[in-house]
Parts: sequence; C-alpha cells; structure tokens
Amino acid sequence: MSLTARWLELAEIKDELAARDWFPGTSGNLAIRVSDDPLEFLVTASGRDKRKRTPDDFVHVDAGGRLIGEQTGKPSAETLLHVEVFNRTDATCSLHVHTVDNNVISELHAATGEVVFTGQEIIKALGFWDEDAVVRVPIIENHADIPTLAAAFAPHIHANAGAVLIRNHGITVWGETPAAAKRYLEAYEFLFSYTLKLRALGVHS
Ligand SMILES: CSCCC(=O)C(=O)COP(=O)(O)O
Ligand SMILES: [Zn+2]
Repeated sequence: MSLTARWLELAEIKDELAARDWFPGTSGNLAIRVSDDPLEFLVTASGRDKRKRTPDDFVHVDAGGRLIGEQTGKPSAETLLHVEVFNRTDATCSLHVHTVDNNVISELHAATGEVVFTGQEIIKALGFWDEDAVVRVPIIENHADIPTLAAAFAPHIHANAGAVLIRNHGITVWGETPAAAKRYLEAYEFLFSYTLKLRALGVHS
C-alpha cells in the first residue's frame, strides 16, 4: 500500500477517535506501518490537536522512530512505544489514547498489575469467541522518561494484537490491521466504561 494510502487510512482513524473525544489536550498518538523491509511507519506529529486534519499531522519515520529525509515535523514524544510494537510484531497499526475511563481503570487495578475481563459479549470483538474467554490487560507504571517507559512496555508485547494500560496515563492498543486495532481499542474502552458504571452503582466485579 502506498504512503498516501496509509496516510489517509490513519487520518480516517484519527478523525473517528477524535469524534469520540479521545484526544483531550493534544494527548494521544497513532502510528501505521508503511513498509516492512526496511521497517518504516507514519506517526502523529508531537503536540498537535489531533481533532484537526492538516498536511502536517503525520511524520514518516524509520525503525528507530527517526525522521526519514527532509521533514519539518517532530515525531510524537511517545514514538518509542510504537517502535517497540512494530519491531516485535507484524502489527500494522498502534493506537494510544488517554481517556478518563482508561486512566481510572488503570489506577483502580494498579496494585494487581492487570485488569481482567470475562463474561462480556464484547470480548468477541477482541477475537476471543469462547464463552469462558478471559481477557487480561497489563498495567505498567508511568515514567516521564520515554526510553524507561518503552522498556517497561516492551515485555508485554507478545503478539500481533495486544494492549497495555499505562497507569494514570492511557492505553496503547495494536492490531494486525488498522481496522482491527481500532476495533480492539473500542472494545477495551467499552469494557472500562462498563466496569466503572457498575462500580458507580456499587457493584464490584
Ligand atoms: C499532552 S499529553 C502528554 C504527552 C502524551 O502523553 C501524549 O500522548 C501526546 O504526546 P505527543 O508527543 O504524541 O503529542
Ligand atoms: Zn500519552
């Protein structure tokens, strides 16, 4: 697929996530693979309002997250997390968003280092069709130093699809295809929202 096609694909996902208000305060970043050998990807430019669509929304980077050729933009400050995903898997898309729900869930379950879901129909959207399927989302501590954060994140990347919560920061979700990554992100956010609503009603799952 061409660079332009990938750009448009990521722009469309960005618009959809923006419509959900999942980029408050310029938070969040998105990445899409554009080639395998050498590994290259597009990543959102740092510090931008991801609700707006502009010609400078993404930058083209190499396997280390460095700009390729002459470009004016600056890669996302959290590019190294996407670097880990693309170098360790065949995932084609990696999405990072900050929502109130994912932050609260990460804080509530930080002590156990994971949040576990079962008995939910939406789990099928994650690719688990078994009635007794159990989904575990690891929670790592937040680190202002991004290489340290990336080092804590990397051991949780086991497959072409996955998700990691970063405590009081956000979630990073990746998938085999851009559509799959978006579907997984939506399913995780559904599970977080459902769990918090139950808690607010005094039910502790
Ligand atoms: C404004 S939120 C702090 C940085 C962050 O966590 C984030 O997701 C956005 O950083 P970027 O450099 O990708 O804009
Ligand atoms: Zn972030």
